[in-house]
Amino acid sequence: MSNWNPSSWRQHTALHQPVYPDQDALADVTAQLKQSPPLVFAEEVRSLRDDLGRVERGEGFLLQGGDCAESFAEFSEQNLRDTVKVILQMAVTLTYAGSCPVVKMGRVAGQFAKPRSSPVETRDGVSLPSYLGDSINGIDFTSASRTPDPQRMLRAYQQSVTSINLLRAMATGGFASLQNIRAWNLESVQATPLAQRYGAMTDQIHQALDFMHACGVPLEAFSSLQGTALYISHEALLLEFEEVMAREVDGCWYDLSGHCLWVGERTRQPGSAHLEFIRGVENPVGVKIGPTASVDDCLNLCQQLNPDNQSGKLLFICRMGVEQTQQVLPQLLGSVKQAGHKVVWVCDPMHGNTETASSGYKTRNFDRIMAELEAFFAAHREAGTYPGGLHLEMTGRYVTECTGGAYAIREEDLHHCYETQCDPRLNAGQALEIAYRAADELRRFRQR
Ligand SMILES: O=C[C@H](O)[C@H](O)COP(=O)(O)O
Ligand SMILES: C=C(OP(=O)(O)O)C(=O)O
Ligand SMILES: [Mn+2]
Repeated sequence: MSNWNPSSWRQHTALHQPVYPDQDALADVTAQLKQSPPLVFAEEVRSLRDDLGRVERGEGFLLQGGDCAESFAEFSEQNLRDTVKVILQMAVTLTYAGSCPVVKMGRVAGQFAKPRSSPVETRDGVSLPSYLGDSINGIDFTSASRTPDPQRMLRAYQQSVTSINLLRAMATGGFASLQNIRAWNLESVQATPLAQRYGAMTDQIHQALDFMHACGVPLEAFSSLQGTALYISHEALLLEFEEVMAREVDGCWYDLSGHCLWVGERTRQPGSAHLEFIRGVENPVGVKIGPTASVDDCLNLCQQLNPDNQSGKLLFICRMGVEQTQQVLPQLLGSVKQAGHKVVWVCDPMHGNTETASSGYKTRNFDRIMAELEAFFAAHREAGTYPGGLHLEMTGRYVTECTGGAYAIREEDLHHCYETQCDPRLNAGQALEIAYRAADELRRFRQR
């Protein structure tokens, strides 16, 4: 990679970076992190590249989901387990209906830094720096809490280590075995019509497994039935952190803070420090594609981030809102296809559909989310390209942050359990419902 090194981003404009008042403390923390083991391994990153290559060729589907912002306060085994359960349920639903393998990826074990619309927050006439994510400052509205503190990077790193330990155990230690499918049920979804539909599907899968077993097929010999890969990803926003997690393996650089990193809508401008950083790593990398993205933007990103046009290397995560997805996306898809660039196209139907409820809560409506997802599939039908995946802000718990869905959450219900640190997440029931609808779309698409 020409003229690149882990700190070459420093020659470019880096937006949305904290200003640390104590530079010595920052240097001390980054030196400690540089000595610390990586969170993931280069071999795993290469496996993900292969898996995403299959997705790019239309032989699989990506499911990427988790919190908008992970937090120190919400960290618990139960929360992590519930998130994994709902991801497994969603993935098996998509696999079953779409008859294709699903690559599972959490927005987890590193999703701690947030770009904000405004650098300051004002309450009752008092203005303080905005909350920028738990790896940077605290959410409490005090001057001390809102001051960027580099020690938080160490805590985020430690929490990520603990998280990935549990995720690996759940993915490969028996829990994710297909024969265990009923154990993935979540209490919070039991009371919805979805539970019946999920129950019927799990019965059919069990029958199929029993039948194969009776025929003498040694199910325990198939590792893909006994466990799964569960990859981790986050927005590569806090470049001080990402730089020290970049490691050289066999002559190539990897950002080993996660398997996959993406650059957000607010930091993908041409020549940005964030694009400079991720262009040099071997990981699969994503870029958010918002409503103002042009054909030239997309073509330039392909050239810069995937100059060798490798399969499974570059993800475009589209988050345009319903109307722009209908009006603009087909042209982007067609132009990238015509130029011959290999891209995994992913739909993030959350970020283009954020609105403020009359009560002041930031929310998203289930029907709008679904409409963007449908428009995404329609755009690919029109352009003759492949809808490769789904990117969701979601949790395994019953929260009331997005309106609509199976529980018909109304604006006046939002206050019951509104716990997000940043953007509104789908709760487990809403996430599963989206998976069912996406599975229907995927099946229709793949049966054409
Ligand atoms: O997650 C995405 C952004 O960080 C988030 O939507 C910004 O939220 P804000 O508009 O409240 O700053
Ligand atoms: C910051 C995010 O999104 P975007 O860059 O698309 O606004 C996010 O994924 O939380
Ligand atoms: Mn978000």
